[in-house]
This record gives sequence, structure tokens and C-alpha cells, in this order.
Amino acid sequence: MKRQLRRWTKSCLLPLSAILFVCVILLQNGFLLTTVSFGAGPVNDMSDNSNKGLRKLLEKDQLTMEKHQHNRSECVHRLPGCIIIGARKCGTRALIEFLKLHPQIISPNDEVHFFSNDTNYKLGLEWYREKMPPSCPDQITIEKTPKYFISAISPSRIHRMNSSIKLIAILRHPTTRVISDYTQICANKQAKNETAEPFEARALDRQTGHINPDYKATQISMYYLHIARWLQLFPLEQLHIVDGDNLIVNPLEEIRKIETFLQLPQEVNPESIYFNSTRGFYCMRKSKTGPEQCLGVNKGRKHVNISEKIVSRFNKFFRPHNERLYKLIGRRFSWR
Ligand SMILES: Nc1ncnc2c1ncn2[C@@H]1O[C@H](COP(=O)(O)OS(=O)(=O)O)[C@@H](OP(=O)(O)O)[C@H]1O
Repeated sequence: MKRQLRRWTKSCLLPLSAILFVCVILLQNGFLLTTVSFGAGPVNDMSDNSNKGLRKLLEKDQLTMEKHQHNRSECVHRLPGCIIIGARKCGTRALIEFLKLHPQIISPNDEVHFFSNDTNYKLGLEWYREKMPPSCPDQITIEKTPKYFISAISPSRIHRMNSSIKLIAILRHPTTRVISDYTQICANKQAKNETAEPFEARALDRQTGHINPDYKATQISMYYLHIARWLQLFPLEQLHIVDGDNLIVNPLEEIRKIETFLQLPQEVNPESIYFNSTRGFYCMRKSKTGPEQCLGVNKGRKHVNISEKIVSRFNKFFRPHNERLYKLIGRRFSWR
């Protein structure tokens, strides 16, 4: 019996180890193939994403590239078909960068300040057109200058250029916007080794302690006043308002609404927008081989500390302005 068992073990052990060996080789090859086919490019950079996401992105990019191929001579400098008018510190940069992920959206890298700046405006529309990157026939050029939002002269100048142009405004909680604005002023002062005046000195009336309505940052957040000026010339259907607070937490939702507004197909690939936990914001990957890109450190700064008492005074101050805005645009925001 013992001898029989030993003979059986001997005869089985050899084929079993051979099978095991082959399995290990196959497994190794399978693993290597996976790494090679999805591993090209900056996989190591994409800490927040899986290989599956990258594969989808590569496939979609390929299809999109084929669909939007153009003869170079058709692509020329064109005036914008849409302008992001502001408001400052509401997420205008993030918005345009996300929109540029769409193959049919093209935009200059810098703010042009054409309609809000008399010196630039005097240079004429040809100067402005040249500032736009070349766009192909199925593309729309979008320019963004947050200053237009508050500039009294910009709506009529834009209207004169193109009365059917599409406009995008982005708004966020008005008090948060004021604090973000003041935080930026402090950071700019600090960079020059200077100190900014205390927030209270700028934002509150020295005698009464009430909100100072003449403080520029407060004025910008009185959205009703500015939007009303735009709507004197442009119909509401031509103005899309982005929820800047939602853009921070759900950028794709806001981008989809803009694709609809601009009558573009939904082609911003969800895999190209992802949350970067180190930055605490959504970042993007602009091309299949490009690295991940987050906005600069001047976006998403830690806000200066403003007391609860002053914050609630601001919230109360903005309430009637917000209500007037809701009535004007037929839509509410969840600003408390
Ligand atoms: N994805 C992403 N990454 C970084 N920052 C983001 C993003 N989405 C929205 N935001 C918010 O954008 C705010 C800055 O707004 P703007 O770009 O309009 O500022 S500026 O007026 O052009 O200086 C900035 O405001 P602060 O947080 O107050 O700095 C951000 O909150």
C-alpha cells in the first residue's frame, strides 16, 4: 500500500509542477500585457485614477480626434461666439479650463480685457480678433474676462459687436466671494511685503459698523445690479448662469449644462476631470499623454478668518439683493 502511494505521488508530482510552472508564466505574461497596453504615458502621475479610466479616455480621445479632423486652412482667427463675463473670484478660470476639454471649444489663454479697457478697445475689432486662437468651422471661440461683469460700458460694446452672442456668468455665494476677493488682496500685498488694511476697516462703516455698500468687493457681489444691466440689452435666453459653488463640487454637471446652452454635443469626457484629494479640487487631464493639471495655487487659497458675526451680517445684507436677482432670472440659488 505504502509502495503504491509513493509510486502514485512520483507519477503525479512531475506533471503537476509542470502545470504550475506554465500557470505562473501565463499569469506573468497577462500582467505584463496589461501594464504595457495601459501603462504608456503618465500612469504614475494619475494617482487618483484607475487604468480602466485611462483606457476609456484613450479610446474616446481617438474617436474624438478622428471626428474633428480639419484642413488647417479652414482654421482662422474668429471673434468669440460666447463670452464668460465674470464674476471675479467665482471660478471663471476653472470654468474656461474645463470647457477647453471640449474639442469644439477654443479660447485664448489670457484675459483680453477688450471691452472693459478703453485703450484696448480703441485698437479695434481686428486687434481683438487676432487675440483669439485660430478656430475651425465647427468650433466656438470663448473669451473670458471677469471685469466685463461690472464694467458699465462692456454690455453695449459687446452688443454692438454681436447682438446674438452667447454670454456666460458664473456666480457663487456673495459673502464667500467677498472673502475670497479680500483674501486675494491680502495675498497680493503679502507678495510685495506689504500688509492689507484689516477687513473690517474696508468692509464696515467706521461709525455705524454696518456693511459698507461702497466697498468694491461688496459691490461686485450685489449681483442683481450687474445682471440687470446685461439684461437691458440681452435677452435672458442668451445668458447662462453657472452655479460657481456647484462647479467646485460637481464640475461635470455645470459643463453639461453649458454644452446644452451652446448646442454642442456632450463631448467633455468625464474621465478627464477627476478629484485631486491633495489639492481638494477637481483637476483635469487635457490629453491622453499629457500630465494631470490643477489650477495654480492662487486658486483655492485658504480664506482669511472672518468672524461669524460679520459673516452673518453680510449674509443678511445680501439677502434682498439675492431675492431681486432670483426674481430677475427666474431661478434661485441656495445661498443662506
Ligand atoms: N477646480 C478648481 N480648482 C481651483 N479653484 C476652483 C476650482 N473650481 C472652482 N474654483 C474656485 O475658483 C475661484 C477663483 O475664481 P476665479 O478663477 O474666477 O478668480 S479670478 O477672478 O480669475 O482671480 C477659487 O476661489 P477661492 O477658493 O476663494 O480661491 C476657487 O474656489
